[in-house]
Amino acid sequence: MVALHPLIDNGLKRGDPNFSGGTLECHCLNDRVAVRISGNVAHNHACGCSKCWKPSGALFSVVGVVPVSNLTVTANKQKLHVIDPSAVIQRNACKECGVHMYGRIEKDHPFKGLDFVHAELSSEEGWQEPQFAAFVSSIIEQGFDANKMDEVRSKFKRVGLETYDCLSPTLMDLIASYTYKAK
Ligand SMILES: N[C@@H](CCC(=O)N[C@@H](CSCO)C(=O)NCC(=O)O)C(=O)O
Ligand SMILES: [Zn+2]
Ligand SMILES: [Zn+2]
Repeated sequence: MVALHPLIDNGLKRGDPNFSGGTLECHCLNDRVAVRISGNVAHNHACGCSKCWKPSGALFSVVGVVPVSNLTVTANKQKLHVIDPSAVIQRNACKECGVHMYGRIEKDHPFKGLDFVHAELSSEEGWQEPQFAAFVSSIIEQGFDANKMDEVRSKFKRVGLETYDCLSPTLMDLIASYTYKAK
């Protein structure tokens, strides 16, 4: 049985529409980086791409977005560094434990103004549950056996998540509209 992600493998736990936010913490034993988020995440999704942080043993990351203005680093900011300055999403990770605390878009982009975060780094409950699975085929690029993709996609379907090899139609339409307007 494939392990997709701990928040998905045993079925989804619905989030709380009135959830007011929480604090993300890195995995260091001491001096953890802390990031306060006010409000919930949106467009929360499983992501199979090679760039998003995944908990150990998971094939997928779970990542959502929050407005930049809803995010504040509240402890040990000095431990953060941008892991790949050439990427669209500037992932700020803890230098010690490697956990990605937030990914910010600095260049012109349809998602500029939003930060990518992993709500599972917080102990509070009520975060929006994953809405879809994105970049599913990308796990093959990381060594996953292409012959087992039916198992992966049907496991997502069983918990009620649609699978895509890019982002969801809503997000892809936003990107395409931005591209058209920019011409
Ligand atoms: N096959 C590639 C895909 C990487 C990719 O394009 N990832 C998406 C989704 S990340 C969260 O949804 C993306 O937008 N990346 C921009 C960035 O990471 O800067 C792979 O697996 O690497
Ligand atoms: Zn850390
Ligand atoms: Zn990703």
